[in-house]
Amino acid sequence: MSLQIEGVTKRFGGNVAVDAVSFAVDRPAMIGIIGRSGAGKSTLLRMMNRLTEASAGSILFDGADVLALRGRAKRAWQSQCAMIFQQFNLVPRLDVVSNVLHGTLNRRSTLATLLNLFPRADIHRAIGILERLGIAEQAAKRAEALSGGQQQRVAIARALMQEPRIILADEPIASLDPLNAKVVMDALRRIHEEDGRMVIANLHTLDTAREYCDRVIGMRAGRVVFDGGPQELTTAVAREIYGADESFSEAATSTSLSVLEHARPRAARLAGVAA
Ligand SMILES: Nc1ncnc2c1ncn2[C@@H]1O[C@H](COP(=O)(O)OP(=O)(O)OP(=O)(O)O)[C@@H](O)[C@H]1O
Repeated sequence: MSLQIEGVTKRFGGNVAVDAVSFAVDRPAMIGIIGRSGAGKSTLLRMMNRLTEASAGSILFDGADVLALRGRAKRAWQSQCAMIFQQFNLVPRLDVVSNVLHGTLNRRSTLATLLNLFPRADIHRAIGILERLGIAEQAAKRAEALSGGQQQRVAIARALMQEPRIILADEPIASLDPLNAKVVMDALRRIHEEDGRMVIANLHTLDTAREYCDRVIGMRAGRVVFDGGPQELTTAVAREIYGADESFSEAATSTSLSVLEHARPRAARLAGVAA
């Protein structure tokens, strides 16, 4: 599996959101993209998936020019690199299994879609995926009745229905509390390891990138300012990525329970109350 991103740029009017980004991946790695809000992380992922058109540059997947795909070939690519989003993007009033089955929509006829008819084999597959993600018992509930962490796992299940080779996750845990964030990141890591799928996740938090990713790409103002292993991601490097000064604290970008615990005011910790 090879992904080559070369000089990819996106301009919105006079604003350069992504500025000549290049990197190459030659195996199904788990990659974290970090950077402050507005650094261009979402725009980069959306260009890979062709939700946003690039202004310049090229993206090659196994040698094929992704940015040149049209019509059916473009839709086939979009199901090969499934996206999951911060806000889950489920149909709230629809039950969980139907939401998951929507991952097969691009393979089905318009009539079958209109009538909400799904082949039995797909329904079994959907339930199997929900079992794997530990939420099969929620299958008949409406999506809106689930916790955020459960909803994000439903969104991952929907993505897996597409049998994607790459999962692009745009801030998958930014709306979740630390425990649910861990459950969702564990699920993504397992899918990566067990299925050999590439995962590229935009993450706000340094500790998550360090803990889960094989490689981390740091973006600042549209550019790649760091590309290396998690162990190279020192506090000094993080300051550079986030454009912060000496007062920069890792806790400010952390989801982990232990770091959050340290970030609480000492008095609150001693008193055993929430900050
Ligand atoms: N559709 C759009 N039209 C105009 N400008 C946009 C659009 N989408 C993004 N931008 C701009 O592009 C820049 C990069 O935004 P982007 O959302 O990619 O950053 P990000 O790193 O993902 O930030 P966040 O974590 O807040 O989503 C920002 O300056 C943003 O305002």
